[in-house]
Amino acid sequence: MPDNITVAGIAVDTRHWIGGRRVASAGTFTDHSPIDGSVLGEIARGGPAEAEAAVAAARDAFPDWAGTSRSERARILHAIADGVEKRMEELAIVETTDNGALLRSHRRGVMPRVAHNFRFFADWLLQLDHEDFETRGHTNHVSWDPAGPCVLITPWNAPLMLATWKVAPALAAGDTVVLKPAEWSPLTASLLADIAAEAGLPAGVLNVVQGHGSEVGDALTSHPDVRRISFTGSVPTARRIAASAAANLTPLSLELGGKSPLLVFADADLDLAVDLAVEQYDNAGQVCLAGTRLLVEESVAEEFTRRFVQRASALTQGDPRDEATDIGPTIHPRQLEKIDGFVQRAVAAGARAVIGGHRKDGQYYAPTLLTDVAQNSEIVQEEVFGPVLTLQTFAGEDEAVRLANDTRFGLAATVATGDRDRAERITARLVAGTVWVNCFFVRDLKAPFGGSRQSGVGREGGTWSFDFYCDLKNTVTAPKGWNQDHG
Ligand SMILES: NC(=O)c1ccc[n+]([C@@H]2O[C@H](COP(=O)([O-])OP(=O)(O)OC[C@H]3O[C@@H](n4cnc5c(N)ncnc54)[C@H](O)[C@@H]3O)[C@@H](O)[C@H]2O)c1
Ligand SMILES: O=C/C=C/C=C(\O)C(=O)O
Repeated sequence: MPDNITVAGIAVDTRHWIGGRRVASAGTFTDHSPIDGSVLGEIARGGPAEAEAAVAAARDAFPDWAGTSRSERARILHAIADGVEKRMEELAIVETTDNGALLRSHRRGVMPRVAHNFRFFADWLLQLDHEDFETRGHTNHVSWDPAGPCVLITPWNAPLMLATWKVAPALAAGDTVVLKPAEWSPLTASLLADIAAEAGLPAGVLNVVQGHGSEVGDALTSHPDVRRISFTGSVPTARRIAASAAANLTPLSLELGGKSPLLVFADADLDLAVDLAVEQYDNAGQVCLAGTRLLVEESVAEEFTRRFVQRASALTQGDPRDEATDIGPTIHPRQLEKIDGFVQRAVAAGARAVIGGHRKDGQYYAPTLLTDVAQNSEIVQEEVFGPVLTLQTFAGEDEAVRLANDTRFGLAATVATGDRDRAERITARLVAGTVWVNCFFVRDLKAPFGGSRQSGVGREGGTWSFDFYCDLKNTVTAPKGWNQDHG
C-alpha cells in the first residue's frame, strides 16, 4: 500500500500516527469521495494491535505532557492553530473532497473554527481558576489535574471541526490523546497529525488511529489505561461504547443525535423564520443540531409553506467545490439508501412530499419537505441525517411545547417569535441542550454544549470541557501546623 495519496494535488499520509511515527497496517480500507464516488485511496485499517500501540504511546507520553507548564501547552496549541491557518485552503479542499460538505463553508466557517478550537482552549486554560474559599479558617483550593490518555471518537459530518473540539481541550488539560476519526472521512485527521508535529507537540501526545469502529473501537474503549472517552456519533454506537467503558468505569462524554424542533409562532418575522428553516438543509441535512421538525402555528402555516417552497426551490444542488452550490451530496451510498428508506416509508404511511422526496443522480438527495406526518411516526421520531424536513402545525403554546418535547432526543431547539415574553416562557419549557431564539448555530465555545435525554451524556465547552478532561482536586489547608520558620 502506498504511504501517501494525493487529493487535489495535496499529499495525505494514509497511515496511522502513533508515538510520533507513521505506522502501516497489514489491511486497508478504501476511501471514496462523495462528490462523484471516485476512489481517493487505501487507508490503513487499524485493529486491536494498533489500538494497543496508540494507547501505550499516549500513556508513555502522559507524564511529561502533564508536567508541561500551562503556558507552554497553550503556546503549542496556538502554534497548531497557526499551522491550521497556514494550511487552511488545503484542509478545506481535502475535507470537501473526502466528506462532500461545501468548500465555501470549509473556507469561511469550518476551518477558521478548527483554528479557533485550539486558540480558545489555549486561552481558557490560562485563565482557568476557581476562587479559594474558607471552611472554619481552612482554605479550599480547587485545581484541574491532567487525567491521562483520552480516546476521542468522531463522526464524518464535520470531521476536523468535531475532532478538534475534543482534541484541543484534552491537550490543553494536559491529557494525551488517541483520536479515531470516522472511516468515511479519515483524511484531515492525518493532516492534523502533521500540523501538530510541526507545531512542536511532543511524540505520543496526539495519536491518530484509522479504521472501522467495529474493528478498532472496542480495543480503545475497553482499555484499562484510558482515563476519558469522548464520543460524537449515533445513539446505537454510544450504547456499545458505554457498555465497553463500563468494565473500567471510564468516564464518558457523549454527544449524540437529535430530532430538534424549529418552532415558528404567528408573531415571528416570517422571512427570518423561513431563512432559519431553509438553513436546516445545510451540509445536506447531515448536522446533529439540525431543526428538522418544523412546527408552525396554524394561522401562518400556509403562508410559511408558500415562502419556504419558494426559497427552497431556489437552492442550487451540486458539486460542493462550486461556490454557487448550496447543497452537496450525502456522504455515502449507504447514507443515501437510509435517507431514501425513511422518506419512502413516510410516504407509504401517508406523508406528502411538498418538495423533493427522491434521489438525484449520484449520491445526491433532493431537499425534501414532508407534511401530513403523524407525531408518533418514524419520520417524526427518528433522526434521518439527510436533507429531509417535516412540517406540522400547532395551535397555541401548550401544543407547540408538547410536540417539540415529544421525542427521545433533546439536543437543540430553535424558536422564531417576535414576542420576548413568549420566547422566555417557551425556552423554559423546552428539553434541549441548546435553544436558539430567532437565530441558529450561533456558537460560543464558552457555552455548555451537549444533549439531554438520548442526545447525550454530559456537557463540553469552556470550563465544562476542563471539568470533563481533568481530575478535579480540592486541597484543604489548615491554618495551623506550619513550621514557624517557614511562616
Ligand atoms: N451531538 C453532536 O455534537 C453530534 C455532532 C455530529 C454528529 N452527531 C451524530 O453522529 C451521527 C452520525 O455520525 P456517524 O454515522 O459517523 O456515527 P457512528 O456512531 O456510526 O460513528 C461515529 C464514530 O464511531 C465509530 N464507531 C463505530 N462503532 C464503534 C464501536 N463499536 N466502538 C467505537 N467506535 C465506534 C465510527 O468509526 C466513527 O468514528 C448522527 O447520529 C449525528 O447526530 C452528533
Ligand atoms: O453536526 C453537529 C455539529 C456539532 C457542532 C459542534 O459540536 C460544535 O459547534 O461544537
